[in-house]
Amino acid sequence: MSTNFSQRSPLPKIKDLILGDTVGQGSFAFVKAACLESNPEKVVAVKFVHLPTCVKHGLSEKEAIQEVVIQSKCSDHLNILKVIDCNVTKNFLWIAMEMAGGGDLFDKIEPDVGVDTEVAQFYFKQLINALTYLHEKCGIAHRDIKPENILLDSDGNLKLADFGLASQFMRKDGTKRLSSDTRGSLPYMAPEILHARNYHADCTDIWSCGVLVFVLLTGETPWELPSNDDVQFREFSENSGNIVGGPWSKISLAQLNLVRKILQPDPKKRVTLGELRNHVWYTSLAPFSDKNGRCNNPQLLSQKLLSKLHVSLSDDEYTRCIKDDHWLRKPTHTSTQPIQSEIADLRRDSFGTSSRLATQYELLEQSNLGQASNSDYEWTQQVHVDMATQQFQVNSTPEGAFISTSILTKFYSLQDMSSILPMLEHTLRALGIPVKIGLYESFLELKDAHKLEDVFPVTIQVKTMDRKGWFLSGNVSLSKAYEGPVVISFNRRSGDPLEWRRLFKKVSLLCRDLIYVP
Ligand SMILES: Nc1ncnc2c1ncn2[C@@H]1O[C@H](COP(=O)(O)OP(=O)(O)OP(=O)(O)O)[C@@H](O)[C@H]1O
Repeated sequence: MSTNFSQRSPLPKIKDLILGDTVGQGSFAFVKAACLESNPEKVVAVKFVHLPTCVKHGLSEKEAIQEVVIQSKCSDHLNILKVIDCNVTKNFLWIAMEMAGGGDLFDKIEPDVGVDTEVAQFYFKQLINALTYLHEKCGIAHRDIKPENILLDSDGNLKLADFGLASQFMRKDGTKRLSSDTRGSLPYMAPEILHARNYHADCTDIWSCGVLVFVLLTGETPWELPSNDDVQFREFSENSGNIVGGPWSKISLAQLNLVRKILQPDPKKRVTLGELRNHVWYTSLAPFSDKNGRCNNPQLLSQKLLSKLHVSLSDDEYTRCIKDDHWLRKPTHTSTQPIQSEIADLRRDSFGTSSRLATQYELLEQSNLGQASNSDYEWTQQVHVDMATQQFQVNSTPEGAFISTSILTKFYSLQDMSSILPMLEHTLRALGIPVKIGLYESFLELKDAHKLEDVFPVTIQVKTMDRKGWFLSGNVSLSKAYEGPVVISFNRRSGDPLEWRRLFKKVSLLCRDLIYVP
């Protein structure tokens, strides 16, 4: 799969829009910030879906376009990512959308811990609002509800995205069409999708919503697939949902009751959206939300989000990590995607597609530090208010943090590349990730070849298996932040985001001497 679609095919020009920095990348597409020529204050996001890559992976152009058509039909709700315009050019389908200035929800879930209960309740309520609109007003089922498909706006409001699997289940005459295909992401998939001849797609969204609540409350999925072949699912169904051990023990009784009503394997007995809207978890309000469920205190929400995100760099944790061979254990499941055998080298990322550094400038604006004249002062202040820096601090009371598109799986380093690259190389290899020997030498060669003092950003591709044996891929991008530190960001491309953060935490701990912690 191409690292930089734009390196292969030049980007189309879009009338009235000025393209800016890249804010995200997926398997088939990358997303850039853009502003209106007539009004530079108006920022939108433009997704460039690389059609040849879609076709190469079995997704026809028509299917790619269908996704936008269906999303445009239901773009009139606070909690659904709005499509503004779209068009098809030679190699790209571009989609101008509202900018989700708060980044990805998955990035803010602490593995094995989850998010603060009030935050979970807030997103549960917003998701139910999105589904109510989608099912009851538009007759559309999303069919792929999971944290990877949920973005946040800059106030922290939920934006349901990625309508690639969505379908119209309601006919114009109000009757329901049954589905029979096997679509979705296994851990979030309702059991009837695997086991019944046909099923109601809207009911399967409710099930996925239950799994999502479980993930928000515990930081792990309840099972890998909803089938008796899966030990956890079998235990759950044999006990009619009455299990209390393992991750279930992290859920309080009140929410356990709700999760069990949603995760009802028999779709006829599963709670309905109407019933969910009467549940106390829906009717009560989080302290940072107004009566319609919209966030009215982003500062408090970001503090609550950050309160659960922590990367320990302690000696105890370090020793435990060195002894733990989880990543090298034999997988229990086999991924459908084979691991590619190539060994990752260091590459120059001339389009900056993997770096989200630019969004750091939001920090400057939002923290009102723009007038500082001393550049050292500037970067330290900016780095200090970054949620990513704060997650390394012990006993920190998060202050001044805010929700931004900038990812949290990153750290800053004041060390030289001659220290950073060998340590990263050693750590990645120790975790079983194939990396070419001599990354620092490659860096020097790149500098020579480009006859440039500064070849940033550079990236290292990461392809590995997580501890459950599923394929996990992304890159580690190294950029120079302002005039100060190097920022090392871990950008997930595919695989379980919780596992990606686990990998990031492990690399951070093993490279703890590199990390700048104020
Ligand atoms: N409207 C938006 N505003 C801000 N960031 C966005 C927006 N849409 C997408 N992104 C960012 O871009 C990333 C990739 O986008 P997306 O997941 O839609 O790509 P994709 O190729 O369709 O993904 P997949 O790999 O799931 O098929 C997202 O994870 C998110 O970080």
